[in-house]
Amino acid sequence: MANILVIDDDPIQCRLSEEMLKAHGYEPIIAQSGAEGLAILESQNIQAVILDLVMPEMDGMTVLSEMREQGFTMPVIVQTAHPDIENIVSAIRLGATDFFSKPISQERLVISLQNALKRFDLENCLRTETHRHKGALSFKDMAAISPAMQKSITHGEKAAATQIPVLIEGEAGTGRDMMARAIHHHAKRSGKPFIALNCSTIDTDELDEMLFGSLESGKKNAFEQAQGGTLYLDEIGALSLELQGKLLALFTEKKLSTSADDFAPYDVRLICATSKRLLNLTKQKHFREDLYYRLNIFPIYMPPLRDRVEDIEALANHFITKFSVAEGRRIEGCTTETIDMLCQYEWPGNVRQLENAIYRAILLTEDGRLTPNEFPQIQTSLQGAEKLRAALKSMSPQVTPDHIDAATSSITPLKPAKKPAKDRFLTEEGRVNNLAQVEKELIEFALKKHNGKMSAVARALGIGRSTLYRKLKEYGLDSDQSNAA
Ligand SMILES: Nc1ncnc2c1ncn2[C@@H]1O[C@H](COP(=O)(O)OP(=O)(O)OP(=O)(O)O)[C@@H](O)[C@H]1O
Repeated sequence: MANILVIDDDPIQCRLSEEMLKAHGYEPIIAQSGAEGLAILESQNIQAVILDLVMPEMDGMTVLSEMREQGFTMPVIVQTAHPDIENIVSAIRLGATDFFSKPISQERLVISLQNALKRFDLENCLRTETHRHKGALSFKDMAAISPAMQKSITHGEKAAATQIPVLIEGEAGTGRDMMARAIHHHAKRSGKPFIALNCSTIDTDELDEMLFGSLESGKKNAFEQAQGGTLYLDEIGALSLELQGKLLALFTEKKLSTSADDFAPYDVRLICATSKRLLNLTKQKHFREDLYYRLNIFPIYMPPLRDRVEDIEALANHFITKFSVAEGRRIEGCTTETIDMLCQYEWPGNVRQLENAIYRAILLTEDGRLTPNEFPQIQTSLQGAEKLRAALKSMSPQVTPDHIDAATSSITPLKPAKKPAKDRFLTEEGRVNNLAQVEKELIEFALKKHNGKMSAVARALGIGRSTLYRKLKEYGLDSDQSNAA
């Protein structure tokens, strides 16, 4: 469900837009001044803006230029009661998508919004795919709405500003490769080679030759190929102890034995990824501790998709746009029921599995919206998981992940049954509780039940995410949620 920000000082117009947006399945967020609108853009994930031009203090044109200056590129539909050609031209120059004079036909506004969102999705998808082909994937190409992924991206940006080795921890399919490429692209080494090798899929002798070269082959080894750029070693935990020794020697000597039987200083930034926690491998003596400390200077954790359901809709839309363009199909998106189902699934194969599921669904469906029927495997698996959950009732509750080996298991056990709760409608003295207190307790209960996952909480309570955030603030519950995934 797209979040649409309405910035307008007229409360009646706000109310009209709010109702129209709700009726068409959008999540309206209202700001009654330019400053409030800009603050919401900073703190919430907004897909499009409906902006009034004539407002006291900060007018719409100033808001629009401020938005562009701050790098907000989402579509903006401008409306005003006093249209004049100069204003229209200036707004269009600042990238306004469409222009309406009041009173506005709500039907036309909805069509304009739908088109603007579709075009924006397409532009984003085209940009990402162009970047991918040019080998210039950036952090902006990563769909990341959840606080957990935004944290990983912030870490990625910090890593890109340095030259130190990076260790990306995360399950397969979480986007580790994408993260490594984005770090390379944003670092000084951008434009230089990015060489990727997977240590778990290449046998040891071949990997030895690819990494460190051999005189017989005369081919450039991976370090030589990556000279000046980045070498990305996926599944570094699978490297044999012998090759770990060679890698460590390279770190120590800072010199590279080249294919020409010579030694040359190397200038390669190393980014490694692992789906197993390396510290555990060192304890089991499968990974050299000295090498571990060389590699684990800047760790970045990529959370599994099941721990960031907020990203599922954005990722699904991204893949729908990508594959419908590739297949020449007209797919509008997913039904709400489908998104709910996708959010319930555990995604053991993470984003890659979601990408494949969407591709398959696009091949199965007639044009229109994807329904749960286009995801038969997910449907079957969800039914099976229900049964398993019932059987796992007695298991201990899950923990919050700090590292990949502590991420939630793919089958979430039910929490042990609790004692019956006290009557929430009565105070200790037996008087009827006031409404706000009951609402606060219900929100606290839902937050606990859904482990602070905002989309799930909002859905369970039957309210929009913006309403939920407002209520959290109102009841002083927002500070507790800063770590919520
Ligand atoms: N945040 C994201 N936004 C858009 N696409 C993503 C995102 N994360 C992953 N993908 C896509 O999902 C697929 C898997 O991502 P990626 O290859 O980076 O994962 P990985 O962790 O390296 O796993 P693997 O080793 O299986 O490739 C790729 O097609 C990638 O483009």
